[in-house]
Amino acid sequence: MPEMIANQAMPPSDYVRIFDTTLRDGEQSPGATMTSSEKLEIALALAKLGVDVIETGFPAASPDDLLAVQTIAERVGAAAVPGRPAPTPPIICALARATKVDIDKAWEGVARAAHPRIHTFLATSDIHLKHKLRMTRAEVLDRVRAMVAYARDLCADVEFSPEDAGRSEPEFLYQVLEAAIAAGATTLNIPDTVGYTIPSEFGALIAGIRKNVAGIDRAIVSVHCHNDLGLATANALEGIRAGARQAEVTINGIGERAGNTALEEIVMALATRRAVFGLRTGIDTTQIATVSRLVSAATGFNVQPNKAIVGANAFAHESGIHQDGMLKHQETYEIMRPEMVGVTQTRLVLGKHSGRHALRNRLEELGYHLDEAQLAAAFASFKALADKKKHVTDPDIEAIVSTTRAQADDLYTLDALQVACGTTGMPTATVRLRGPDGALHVRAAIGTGPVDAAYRAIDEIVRVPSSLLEFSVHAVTEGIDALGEVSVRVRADATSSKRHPQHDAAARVFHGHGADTDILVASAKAYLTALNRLLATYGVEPKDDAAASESNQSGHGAAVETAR
Ligand SMILES: CC(=O)SCCNC(=O)CCNC(=O)[C@H](O)C(C)(C)COP(=O)(O)OP(=O)(O)OC[C@H]1O[C@@H](n2cnc3c(N)ncnc32)[C@H](O)[C@@H]1OP(=O)(O)O
Ligand SMILES: CC(C)C(=O)C(=O)O
Ligand SMILES: [Mg+2]
Repeated sequence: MPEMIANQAMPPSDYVRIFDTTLRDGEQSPGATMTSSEKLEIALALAKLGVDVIETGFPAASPDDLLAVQTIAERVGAAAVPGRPAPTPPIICALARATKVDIDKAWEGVARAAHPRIHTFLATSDIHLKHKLRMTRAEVLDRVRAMVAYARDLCADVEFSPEDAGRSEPEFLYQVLEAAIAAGATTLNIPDTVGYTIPSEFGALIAGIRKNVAGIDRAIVSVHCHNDLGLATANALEGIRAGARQAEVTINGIGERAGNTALEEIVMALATRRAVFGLRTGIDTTQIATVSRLVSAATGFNVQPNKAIVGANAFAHESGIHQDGMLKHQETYEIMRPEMVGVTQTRLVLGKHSGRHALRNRLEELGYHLDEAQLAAAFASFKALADKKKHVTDPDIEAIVSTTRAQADDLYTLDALQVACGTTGMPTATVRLRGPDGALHVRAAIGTGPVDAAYRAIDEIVRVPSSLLEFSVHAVTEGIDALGEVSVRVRADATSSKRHPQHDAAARVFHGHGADTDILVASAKAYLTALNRLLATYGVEPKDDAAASESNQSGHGAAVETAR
């Protein structure tokens, strides 16, 4: 378990505080509004995750937001949280504009926490001063002094953010930050509010602040980056390298517009590249996947499959060369163990890019041990299926194996099938089978439906006295590209069983099943499998025409016209 250093005024220099703002900036994502009970559940999970600070909301925004902040302050911030890495509750923070009304509301929200924090902000960029606040720089300086001091009278822990710091003139920014420190701010958070900076600039901004702001050592410098250019994590890491010791982040990177720096990315970058950064956090990384799912469910924001750390594909491998490498040594294609972030295991996804090593591995996991010839046949079927389907699932593989195994001893194999059917005309099937002699046999037949037509055409070639007893079809996988599986039961008729009089009635029934994304192909394969089993028992002796006709009548109903 990592050591928690949540509430020390000045943590050790190698400790990066994780300030989670999923419930405040995260909730500012259009459409991400959460209910009070969802917020409480997430706050409990964040505490268990080991975050140092939870920004719970903006109490001046609405009575419900105030209530959610108060509830979290009491339920999560006032006592030790079960499962939290250390028995200290997290700091509970609320945001406020630089106004007395907002600050009073924020205090009303967090006051009952064991470690409350008021976070107040005021923009410092010329664009914001001129067009939004309509204030002069002098007015901004006065307001910061007055409002930080006002907050500090209420609360010992006050964070100040110069909004849009990334586009602010550095000299003015330094003056504002000095004013905030002098008025009692304990954390100075530097937001790249509109995600404008690039990593070198943001790192230089933090370095400049640490060098030029008088009294900076009395406060913790924090980074708060937005992802408008996809640089939020890179910028935050550069800020940390330049001396910031708090990172403001959200789960899954949600937040205003393109979102904030993702908690999981910062924490795992620091942990995985510890040799580069030499820094640590108090996060129990094994909780990351759970909290990610919780936030996704509460906000209704699905995590993109290729999202770093928490995306469904973050520990999944589809291409054969990667899968082969992974089977030989995990570090060939993974820089983190999935268990470190609470993902049960690496997934080798079987698809069109997979190779034999991965297929054999999955087959063995499923309990199938195929010889080389069977594996080669299964691999060919697997590739054919993968060309039609996005993912080849375990049921698909099982269906392939049973078909492959049956096919190994098959006397007749399906070479081609063509069916014409619909609301007009007569269902007609043309079948081409490879026979025991290695030659191709082609027949066409008309039936009551496409399956009946196909079976009649097969009967015309195989010519073994039999009756179809049962036919059933079901989808073995989900979705429109599902693999369909057909099962049939075929009874050997008297003519064939005469050759083996010892067989009782039950032993004269043969089942077969076939799988394919085309249900008619699956039907033909299933029927052939059953007939092949029958032939393997009774031997190959073509029935005479009379028997064939009799069998067709009893087996499939309507009379047959056979096209040759
Ligand atoms: C970068 C960020 O993430 S900032 C945080 C964003 N979060 C939110 O906005 C929380 C939700 N907001 C709300 O519910 C509402 O905007 C409220 C309740 C806060 C304010 O609502 P209203 O009083 O109706 O004001 P409105 O939102 O329309 O305009 C904002 C006002 O605050 C002013 N203001 C903006 N930032 C600050 C600040 N940091 N300190 C003081 N005043 C500010 C604006 O200049 C504007 O003032 P004006 O009315 O004199 O022109
Ligand atoms: C309120 C501040 C910290 C903010 O969210 C931003 O500037 O992006
Ligand atoms: Mg923000």
